[in-house]
Amino acid sequence: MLKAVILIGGPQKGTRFRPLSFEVPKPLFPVAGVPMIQHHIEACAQVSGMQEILLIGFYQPDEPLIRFLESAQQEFHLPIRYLQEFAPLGTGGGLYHFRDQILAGGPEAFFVLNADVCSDFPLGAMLAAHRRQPRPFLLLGTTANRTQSLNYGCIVENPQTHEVLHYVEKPSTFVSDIINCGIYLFSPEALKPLRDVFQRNQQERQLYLPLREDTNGLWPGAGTIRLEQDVFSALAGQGQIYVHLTDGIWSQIKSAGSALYASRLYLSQYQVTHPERLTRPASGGPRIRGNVYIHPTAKVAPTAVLGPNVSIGEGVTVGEGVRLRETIVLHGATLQEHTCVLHSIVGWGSTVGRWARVEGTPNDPNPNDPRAHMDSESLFKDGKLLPAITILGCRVRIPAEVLILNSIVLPHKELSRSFTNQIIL
Ligand SMILES: Nc1nc2c(ncn2[C@@H]2O[C@H](COP(=O)(O)OP(=O)(O)O[C@H]3O[C@H](CO)[C@@H](O)[C@H](O)[C@@H]3O)[C@@H](O)[C@H]2O)c(=O)[nH]1
Repeated sequence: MLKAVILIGGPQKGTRFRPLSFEVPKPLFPVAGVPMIQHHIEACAQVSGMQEILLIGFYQPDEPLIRFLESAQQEFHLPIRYLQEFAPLGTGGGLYHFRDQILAGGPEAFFVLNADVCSDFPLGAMLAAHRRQPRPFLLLGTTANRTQSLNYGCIVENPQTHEVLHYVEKPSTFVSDIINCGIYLFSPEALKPLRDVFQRNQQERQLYLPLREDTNGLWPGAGTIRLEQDVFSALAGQGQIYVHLTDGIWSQIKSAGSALYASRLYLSQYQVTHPERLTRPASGGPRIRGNVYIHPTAKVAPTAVLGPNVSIGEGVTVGEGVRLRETIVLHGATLQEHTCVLHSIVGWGSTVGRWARVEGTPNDPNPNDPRAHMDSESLFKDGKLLPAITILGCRVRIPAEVLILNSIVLPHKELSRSFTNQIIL
């Protein structure tokens, strides 16, 4: 019997996702037409023997989360429960705090998945590797180029045995081009080292807390465990941690720009996994270029031209002659006739007036470097907004015949003219 835990974090972690995270928790943001973590749940549900999926985070269990859990349980015929941490406990603290729930029923092993990654989740292959040689910790690893590897957990392996010999979280100089994907398979013994860290933290807290600064913004001593530093770095080279390498699709989803890129990866994967989710060109329907998802309730005019990499949400209206490329349109938005929207995200219930052009600048990984990933973008450089995708927050109104370029428009704004390279507050 197997279980899976998805680490969904909490509200203050989604800052690079603003203004989109104002409306729904980041893990529920639609990527390729379905909530980000539905991709994780689908992958887990396909593993035979999967008994339960636990979401661990520090979000208040609000209505969208509850509704998502109910519909996912029905769809996947699996118990899917949300366990709320009393405070941010780090990537390992929640696993230890909820250990009884995770181990209830005696699972042979459990997957642990970061919510903010996009992947083809090779869980079956990881399980096969685990069954060949059970170990407490199996990490999924992929390659990155030297510069970008510094943004991730870096793994030095023994190439014959795949034992992790050395692990450094986000090093300041090059350590290895194998990076941690944030996708793990743990055996029940993995909780023992977590208990050791917990106990050590408690002792240290009693001794040193009055002297120590909390540098992480986490509540110190309250069971905070950083899986990466406290466990992987500490246990590397002791025969407990192994890496399973993949060359399948993988990307982090930290910002709106990376959600658009992840959407492209998942849409291309749908060719194999969910062909029914891709819109096929049909006579009398809109012109479709490449991979496009259209929610069944959306109304799309037959003269619209969509794709590649377009996802259209529930109840969206797309008028005559609209052109959409590399864009996510969220539910209830209206794109009036002849609008052109490229490299953008159009927020819930927004309206783009006739002949308006909404355009962003993509920040995709270097296509000539097979090991390149999305750069972890910062919005500003030298006090200036960097060109990036355009994001319209929810219920924004763009008038007819204007240009909105490389801009972020906060929710409920009613614009009256064109804007370029601006955050419109
Ligand atoms: N439940 C819970 N989840 C958390 C907490 N803190 C973070 N998470 C979740 O844990 C995941 C990792 O979060 P970060 O702390 O933001 O780490 P990171 O910068 O994404 O780096 C991690 O992932 C990389 C791969 O994407 C790894 O390369 C890296 O080593 C590390 O594991 C995210 O899904 C986040 O929601 C917490 O206190 N509680």
